[in-house]
Amino acid sequence: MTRIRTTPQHSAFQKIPVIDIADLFSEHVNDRKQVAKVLAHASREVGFFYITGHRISATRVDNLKAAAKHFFSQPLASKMQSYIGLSTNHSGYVPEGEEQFYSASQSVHKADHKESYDIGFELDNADYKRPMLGTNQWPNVENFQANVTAYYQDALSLGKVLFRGFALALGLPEETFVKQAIRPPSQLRLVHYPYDPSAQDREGIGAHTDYECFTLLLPTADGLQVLNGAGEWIDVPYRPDCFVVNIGDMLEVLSNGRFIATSHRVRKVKEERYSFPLFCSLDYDTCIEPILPVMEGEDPNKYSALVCGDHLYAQTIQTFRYLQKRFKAGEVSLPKSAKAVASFGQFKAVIDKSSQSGA
Ligand SMILES: O=C(O)CCC(=O)C(=O)O
Ligand SMILES: [Fe+2]
Repeated sequence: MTRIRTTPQHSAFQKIPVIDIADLFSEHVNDRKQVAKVLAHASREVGFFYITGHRISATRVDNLKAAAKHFFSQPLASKMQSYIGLSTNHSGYVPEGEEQFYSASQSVHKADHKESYDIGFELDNADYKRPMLGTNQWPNVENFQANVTAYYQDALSLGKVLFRGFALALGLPEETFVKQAIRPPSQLRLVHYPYDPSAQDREGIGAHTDYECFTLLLPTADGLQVLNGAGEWIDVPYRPDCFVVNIGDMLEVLSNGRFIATSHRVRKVKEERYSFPLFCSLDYDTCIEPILPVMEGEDPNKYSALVCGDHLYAQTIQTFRYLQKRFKAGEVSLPKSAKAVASFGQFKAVIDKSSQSGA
């Protein structure tokens, strides 16, 4: 079996740090900078951390979980009334098998045992049409739209606080990223892993990095694992008081590899599980390229520039069946700056190596 490669940059951490971000809300910049220092350290060494002090209320979280439970408990035919393939902004129900992850270690596309409901940044603006932005599709389930929207807005606001923190962590002006996140194609997914009596875990299955700048994840159970610098899978146990934050592809590029998109996966377990990632992106047209001065010894050409939304959309076309169908029918096309799936993070080395050897 192909070994899963890791970046030597990450340490052989055995657990995920917990960061209290309460002072990112402080009016004193020095307080905010103190937290940013801790963020910088965790982003370099681990790429994953828990946060406390986030100010998202328990009611928001409880209502979101209740909305998800209610929706997924319906018969398949009811859920399919809001099938994602009926939308024009990539919103709606994603049935099992619709999404196919690329398994870098096995060079094949694989489907997970999971279903989800995806929504994006709500935008009804005829002058600004971009893939993945528009009016969300909503199911006919009581309070679903209100509760999911309320959570989305709170989580997006927290995302802005974190964007400011990451800017400080990279020594950049604090508003650098939020200025470019006015109407971002940031997706919230309500993910449901149904009870699966035949679940069998295998090393490396479902491992991936996230595409965006970072992910603000609300898990509800154990199961998440991240890859450390020594190639070991480290558990991220569920902590009811915390969110989990992880670095994605775009922050890796923007930081010229000082922060790395960390590979992670969900261990296959029989138990039912829910999780709610918000993938925090910059605006669709933002050019993603290293923005820090290149330091001595660093490769200035390590990352080529890409258009934020095009990258996201290209990855999405390559992993969702309904978009592949539209692609084959000539109804959608891959953006010019499209990259192959799994081109970042710890899997980059695997891809580069296999393309060099012609494998
Ligand atoms: O279910 C989880 O805890 C994580 C899900 C995840 O990594 C993803 O959706 O990108
Ligand atoms: Fe992920």
